[in-house]
Amino acid sequence: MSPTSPRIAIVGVAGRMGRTLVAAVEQDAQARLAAGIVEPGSSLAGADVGELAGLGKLGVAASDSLEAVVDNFDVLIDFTAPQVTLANLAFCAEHGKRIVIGTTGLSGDELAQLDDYKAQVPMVFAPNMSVGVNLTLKLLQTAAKALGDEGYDIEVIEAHHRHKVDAPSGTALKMGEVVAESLGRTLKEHGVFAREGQCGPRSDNEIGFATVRAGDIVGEHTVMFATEGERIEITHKASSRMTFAKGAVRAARWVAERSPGRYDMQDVLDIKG
Ligand SMILES: NC(=O)C1=CN([C@@H]2O[C@H](COP(=O)(O)OP(=O)(O)OC[C@H]3O[C@@H](n4cnc5c(N)ncnc54)[C@H](OP(=O)(O)O)[C@@H]3O)[C@@H](O)[C@H]2O)C=CC1
Ligand SMILES: O=C(O)C1=N[C@H](C(=O)O)C[C@H](O)C1
Repeated sequence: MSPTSPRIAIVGVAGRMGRTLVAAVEQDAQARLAAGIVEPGSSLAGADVGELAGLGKLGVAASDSLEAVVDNFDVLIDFTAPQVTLANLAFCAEHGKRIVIGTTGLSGDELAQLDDYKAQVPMVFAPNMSVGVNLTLKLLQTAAKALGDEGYDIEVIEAHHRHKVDAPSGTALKMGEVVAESLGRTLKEHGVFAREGQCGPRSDNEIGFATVRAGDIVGEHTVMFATEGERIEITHKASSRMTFAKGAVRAARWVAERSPGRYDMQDVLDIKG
């Protein structure tokens, strides 16, 4: 590890992604694990973050206060919950820190609040940090442009573990947005998020969403383009949270060298456009 590698703090370090992020930072020769933050008042404060992650002692004690570790880190990685993330973003603005945000389930208003900080904070925000999903977004652009106005019905289907609290997933919404934008549609007007009872036949331009929550599914997304006689399905299946965590650490290294702005994973991977 180089002494110039960014010092990384992980907030929500005891969570599913937090624990995986500890392992991902440890595996990355160009990143340094500097701090782990748990909820204020958590009984896990003081525990070794390596032990929380099942890796054995790493010599970094979990803190229940971001203020207490403010001098220890350069980039914060946040996979928590919308209001927690917004508070941490304000903290980063106040203290000259950078941030990688993986939290999903932000409302339209909360998403707009991210922009309030883009002149001050270098931030990467993406509902899915895996290379595969971000490449899939490119494939969806191409598919939507070729098929969407040719009588193909578009549906987005996602499946996640039983603990997930938001629906549809941030990734499903992003996939829907990419498809809608490619076709000059909007999810506000054309998104259909529930069908029940006598709901009638589908309309031509709607983009439907369906959600599965079950067991330990890490994250699966399919966008279906279906017409008379054929169906194309573009699917991404994550089988380990490490794919998201590695992407987030890559984003942390990238954003450590950027000017203030709101970036996404396509910027990090240099596949925008
Ligand atoms: N962008 C991406 O690639 C991905 C995004 N996600 C998103 O990441 C988020 C987290 O997912 P997941 O890890 O499964 O969820 P978890 O519930 O397992 O983890 C969230 C963690 O945040 C902690 N937390 C809550 N409030 C605070 C606080 N004020 N300070 C510090 N820690 C806090 C929770 O603690 P406690 O348990 O004590 O409440 C919990 O440990 C979700 O929005 C999910 O959709 C997930 C995977 C990939
Ligand atoms: O909560 C999860 O687990 C995941 N959430 C993200 C989302 O909402 O898209 C990304 C990934 O699919 C896992």
